[in-house]
Amino acid sequence: MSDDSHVHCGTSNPVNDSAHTDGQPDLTALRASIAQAVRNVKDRTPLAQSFTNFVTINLVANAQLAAGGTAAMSFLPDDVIDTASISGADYINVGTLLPFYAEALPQIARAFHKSGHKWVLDPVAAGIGRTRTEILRAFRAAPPTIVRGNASEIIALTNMWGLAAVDGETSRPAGGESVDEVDAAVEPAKRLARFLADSAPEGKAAVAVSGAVDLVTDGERVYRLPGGSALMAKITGAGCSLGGVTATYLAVAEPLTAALAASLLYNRAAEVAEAKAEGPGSFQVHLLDALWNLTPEQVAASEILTY
Ligand SMILES: Nc1ncnc2c1ncn2[C@@H]1O[C@H](COP(=O)(O)OP(=O)(O)O)[C@@H](O)[C@H]1O
Ligand SMILES: Cc1ncsc1CCOP(=O)(O)O
Ligand SMILES: [Mg+2]
Repeated sequence: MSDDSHVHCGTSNPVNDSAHTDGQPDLTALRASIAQAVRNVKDRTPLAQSFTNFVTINLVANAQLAAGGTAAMSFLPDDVIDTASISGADYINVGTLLPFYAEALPQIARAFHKSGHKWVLDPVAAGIGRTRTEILRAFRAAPPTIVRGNASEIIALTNMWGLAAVDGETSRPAGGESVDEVDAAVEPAKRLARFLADSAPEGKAAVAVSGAVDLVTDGERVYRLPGGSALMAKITGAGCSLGGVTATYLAVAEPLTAALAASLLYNRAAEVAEAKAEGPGSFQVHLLDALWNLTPEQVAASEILTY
């Protein structure tokens, strides 16, 4: 195990774990399920298949492998649909689109919906472009199990699916970068998660909003996950690979646990990597090493805020 002196975790969190006596929930069971998810991935090397963008496809695969999973990338609907029978969960990322995706992606989503196959959507740059909007709108009828994106993407998707509050929250990212704070996406994320859960075969879903402090919700409970590193924004694919690793955990765990485990693993790994890196290049190398070296206990002991 590498030096983890910069990892913000311990055996307990005094603010939250002892606080259930004065109104905060007891996170013991949740931490146990997070640790189990991290352990299960390391023990079982589950396959999570990806249909993802060309820019970051290599980092997505390497991050899934470093977390302990197995990767398979494809852009052929028949390939993706067939492989779903042996893939624990799938990952779809709309970062770089080609014209044929407008037919292929909704076809794949419908097949997943029909078979009850779990999948994670990263709605990269949601709100930008006619083809992307057409594809993301089509997913409403065959929704993912988890949506993972930055705040602007979550707000834009919620809007696009007609789930915004009466006044509507309108936003769209600058390219793939968020122009909104994570807190602006709390209510959209909750509404989106409830919609996903209502569509899910087992009634369970989650939304993960990334940023300086990440947010994960199942539509009822909201968890804030502090930490990580600002250097994450200086490598391409931090968010995309987080989506891929979320699918890896979804292969072995229920959606809320999977989303929490992946986001916490990323925050801890980013802290380890920042302490060792000399810049973005070595940061990415150390990030992959830390994804590999962090233990289930270290991930599960992370700070989790429930207010
Ligand atoms: N300022 C920051 N401080 C700490 N962690 C960050 C920061 N910005 C992004 N991250 C982390 O980087 C990863 C990707 O998040 P983000 O940059 O929001 O995604 P995207 O690249 O899709 O916009 C997440 O693990 C998130 O916690
Ligand atoms: C730069 C870029 N352009 C299209 S997709 C993509 C990667 C976005 O990756 P992330 O959202 O993880 O930073
Ligand atoms: Mg992104």
